[in-house]
Amino acid sequence: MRRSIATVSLSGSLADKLTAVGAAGFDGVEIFENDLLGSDMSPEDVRRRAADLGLTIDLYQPFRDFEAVPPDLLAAGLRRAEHKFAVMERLGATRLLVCSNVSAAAIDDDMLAAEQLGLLAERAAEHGIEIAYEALAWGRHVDDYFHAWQIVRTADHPNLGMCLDSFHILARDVDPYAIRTIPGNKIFFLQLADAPALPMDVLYWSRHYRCFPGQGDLDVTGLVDHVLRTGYDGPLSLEVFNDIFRQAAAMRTAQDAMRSLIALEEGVAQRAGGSASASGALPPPVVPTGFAFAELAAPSAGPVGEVLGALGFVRGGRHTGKPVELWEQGAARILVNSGSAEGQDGPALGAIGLETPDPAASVKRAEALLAPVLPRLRGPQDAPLDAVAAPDGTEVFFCRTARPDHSSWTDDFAQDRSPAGAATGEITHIDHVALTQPWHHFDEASLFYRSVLGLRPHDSLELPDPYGLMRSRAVSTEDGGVRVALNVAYVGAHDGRDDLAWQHVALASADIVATARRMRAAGAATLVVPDNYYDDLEARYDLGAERHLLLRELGLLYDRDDRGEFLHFYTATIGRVFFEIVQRTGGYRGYGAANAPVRLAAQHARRTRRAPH
Ligand SMILES: O=C(O)c1ccc(O)c(O)c1
Ligand SMILES: [Mg+2]
Repeated sequence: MRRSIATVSLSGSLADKLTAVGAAGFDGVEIFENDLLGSDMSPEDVRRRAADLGLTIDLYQPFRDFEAVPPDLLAAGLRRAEHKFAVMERLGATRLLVCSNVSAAAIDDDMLAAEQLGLLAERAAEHGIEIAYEALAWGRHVDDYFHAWQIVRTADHPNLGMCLDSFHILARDVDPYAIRTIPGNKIFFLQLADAPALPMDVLYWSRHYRCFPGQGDLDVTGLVDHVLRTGYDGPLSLEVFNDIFRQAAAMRTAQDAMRSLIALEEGVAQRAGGSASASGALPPPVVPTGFAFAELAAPSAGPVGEVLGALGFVRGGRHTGKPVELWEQGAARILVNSGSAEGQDGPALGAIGLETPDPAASVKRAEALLAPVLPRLRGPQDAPLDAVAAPDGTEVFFCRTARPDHSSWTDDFAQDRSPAGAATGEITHIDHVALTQPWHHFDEASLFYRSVLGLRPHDSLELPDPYGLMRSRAVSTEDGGVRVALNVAYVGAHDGRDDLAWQHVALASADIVATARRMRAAGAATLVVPDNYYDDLEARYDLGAERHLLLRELGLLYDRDDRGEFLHFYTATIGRVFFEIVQRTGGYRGYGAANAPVRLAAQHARRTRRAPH
């Protein structure tokens, strides 16, 4: 299918937007009128620039408040239209979007609307232009697509058809199934946007919170399936009004948009019954099965090693060519890299390794979804690596650790046990990692993990922090083998607060009480949880006096869901990272979000107490 995007979806000047759309590989563009009005490019310039970039101008929009009006307004509307037709001729655009009338002057009369739209279509035909009528979800009298279709059918003019917009249809909760009854040749255009479920006024929701398909909660895939079944063969065109995308770099947003469309087409092909590979070039997702490692970049290995030692890890090896230590316990492996520039401001989580059945296939999938592929060979002696960069810059390595059928990243490490002997602790594996995302890349990141790695997004949460709000969304495999918590802080964002960029690695313990005691015995600092938390916990749950006392004494936090329980605690923060120790029982699926506000406040209090400068 042809792929298009509306200029309103991107930041910058019209010239910047066109460049970004072209660079991302789109076939066409919708010119949003405001972008043209504010541009010093003439319509002819725009036409040439688009052509040079390999783009067709698929739509000019919007033309507002035209239909179902008294005669004087009709005359003014037709006059206005003639001017727009002239601009469109200069642009080389042949399709004009007319959105349903929102003005108080509009009359609730479908026959009148049909008659006047027919008249407009007749005038448009003289210029070789087609009118695509769109029901805005907040239109004065026409606010749903089927109502708009009845008007278009009544007008019965070859130059009048429908513009369907997934947002307006899905936001109103009207049944999209009836789309199938519209003849494909009467659907002139299809606009696509997703949005997070937000109980708010629909106009405000549309103008500020739209996002690319796959980033929100609407079933855009199902809608496209309905539309394609009509025989529609025009472009799939993204039209996203979003406060953040308006500010973010256009090149990057355009690429995010393209990733969304590629993934959407795969979903539509699957919905339609074909296999994804039959439908297009996209290699199927290779779902990771677990964490191979987490890599911390640090100015020196010492402070991280101390915490890991207190948790019962042993240093199992050293990289043969770089200052990287491998710390192990059970299947939990932490690399501490003191040779990377990234860690020079204090430890930071720079990379994660994921176990996958086929690392090369994982990279192929990621590459097809526009993820930057990292060099396979880092050093002449190194085992080849399959890795890509996630949107926040985290390196994602695809691994087969110590399997006979594949080279292993562990081959680059020489055994070097310290303290001597095997790890004796209770930690079994990495439960999850929490990655703080730059605020303008949060939706991009959730789409990346969903489409590239086939992880399932969970609900978005808002967690209060003493100085703001943290938004959090987890993505995970079905069985929880890989869990990633994506966080974004809308907190004093411009105050230069360093805790906004905290990341953490959560380690699963088979006996968290023993692990907490081990930390105490080693004299390692853990996050102090206020007594008030435990008073409240006793009010919320009756866990028996003894257990409540134990939680309080060891500083353990508690949560439960309908399946099981969750116990967790936190180490002190080292640089930009800390460890969380967790124990899940009975299939608990969450991340202890109920305790996040207390954790954030405690971390903040600790930071202000400590800060000497
Ligand atoms: O918000 C609007 O006014 C608006 C304009 C044009 C569109 O295609 C649309 O979906 C919304
Ligand atoms: Mg629209």
